[in-house]
Amino acid sequence: MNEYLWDKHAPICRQWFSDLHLHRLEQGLLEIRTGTAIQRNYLQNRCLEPFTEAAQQTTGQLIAVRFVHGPPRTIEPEPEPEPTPQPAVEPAVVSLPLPRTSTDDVRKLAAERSAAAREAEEAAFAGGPTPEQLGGGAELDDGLILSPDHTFDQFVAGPNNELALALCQSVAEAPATAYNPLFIHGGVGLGKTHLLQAICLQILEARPAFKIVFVSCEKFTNQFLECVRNGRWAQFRLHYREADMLVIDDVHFLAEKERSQEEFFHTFNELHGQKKQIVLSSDAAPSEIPGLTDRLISRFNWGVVAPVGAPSYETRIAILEAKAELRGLGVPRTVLEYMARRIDTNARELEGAITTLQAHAHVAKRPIDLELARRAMGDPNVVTSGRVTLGRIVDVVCKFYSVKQSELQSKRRHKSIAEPRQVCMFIARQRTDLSLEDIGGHFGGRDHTTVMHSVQKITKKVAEDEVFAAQILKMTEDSQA
Ligand SMILES: Nc1ncnc2c1ncn2[C@@H]1O[C@H](COP(=O)(O)OP(=O)(O)OP(=O)(O)O)[C@@H](O)[C@H]1O
Repeated sequence: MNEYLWDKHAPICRQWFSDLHLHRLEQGLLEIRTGTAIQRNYLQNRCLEPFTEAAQQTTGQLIAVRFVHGPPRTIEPEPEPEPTPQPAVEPAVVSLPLPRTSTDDVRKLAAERSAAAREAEEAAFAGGPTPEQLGGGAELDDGLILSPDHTFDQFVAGPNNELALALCQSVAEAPATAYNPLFIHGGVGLGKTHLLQAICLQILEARPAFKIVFVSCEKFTNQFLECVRNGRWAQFRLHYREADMLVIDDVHFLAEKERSQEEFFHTFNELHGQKKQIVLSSDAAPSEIPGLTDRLISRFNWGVVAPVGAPSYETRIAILEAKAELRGLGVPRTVLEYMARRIDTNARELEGAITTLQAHAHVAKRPIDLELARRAMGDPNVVTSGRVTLGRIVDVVCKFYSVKQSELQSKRRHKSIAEPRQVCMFIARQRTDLSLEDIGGHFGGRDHTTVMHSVQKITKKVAEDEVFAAQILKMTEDSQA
């Protein structure tokens, strides 16, 4: 099955997949045992589809897959207890690093977002939007999803993040002693979520029963509004205030949301008063988050505030090397240097580039060298087989998503239309010389900030979803055929 996965889903294979064991196949259910409970949660939530597909292809049967962790369970005879069974972790809240806008450029959108945020909050208090409008179900879910890749070991240290890394390690070693709250801030893709997850992974390794509530601020806000509408205040409060550690990602999402800030303020005070650890991340320092109340700013500054900045050239090479190694990919030093020179923004883009490179090598069935890397990165010096035009990109993308060009140029914002439109903008930005305004103009007169936002959104998805990355690669290649 591993071979099947590698062949069909090469980019999603991680080295730690080799820790997995086929536990049993009974009555159409294939159980796969994971090394840790964290892996179980991650695989069950993020990788079920390719595994199910692989199981069905390999066996030729309609099989369901489930990931399990803990001592083997059998009916007869009674199982021998394992020497040192690892208790299964059942923490409380799902952690989904949700897409968002957050670079300096995108801050231009802040004013629009602020108004929208206030409107959404007001509407919710007035009994307005549905859970879908609030960004999806606001259930208080109970599965902590941490990526097993996001450990301290996998985090590359550099002058840009040394302080933040050291503080996170201190918190992981002894929560709620020295740095409380810990506030990490910096631009997109610089490793804030990675650091937050690394804290959780280290604590859970030593103390599996430690109750961590880790949630994106968007989710906190949506859950809060949903609970307000449904009169489930008590459940909401209990859920957050019973945590041993509260980790909130992207806390700048509180900007301009008065009532969510008020609720967060009380949650903060309650937990801090009980000497529970609080860890926060944001795209800006507390005093730079627009519309944040003074009392929250002062609470956030109470412990320690640490920035993460853009990686230096040497750090970029080290990040590329680490990401390649994680995928079991041998990348020559000259290629790493070339890529580190081409990409000077953030680690997410570096990771996305490694994914793209891997997909190119897989499709071309050849080893990675400078020539392949140049192609993968759309180097203008590489002669491609045809000129890329916006019209050609739109044709290819419309065909892939089965949508019409007129729909992409319409005002429709439904995901089925918005995503292909964003993909067109992403490919156009990468493979043509058109300006942001030119590209936006083609899609119903959208402005340059919309194009920038689209490019960032697709960049983020490419880095996080390798199957999607391979699809983008295919569409990009088809656009220049
Ligand atoms: N120093 C680093 N070493 C290794 N990987 C890194 C580093 N910094 C970031 N990454 C990787 O880059 C990707 C993006 O990082 P992460 O999601 O933590 O960024 P972020 O700062 O939270 O971004 P955003 O603000 O957009 O949510 C992740 O896969 C992460 O593992």
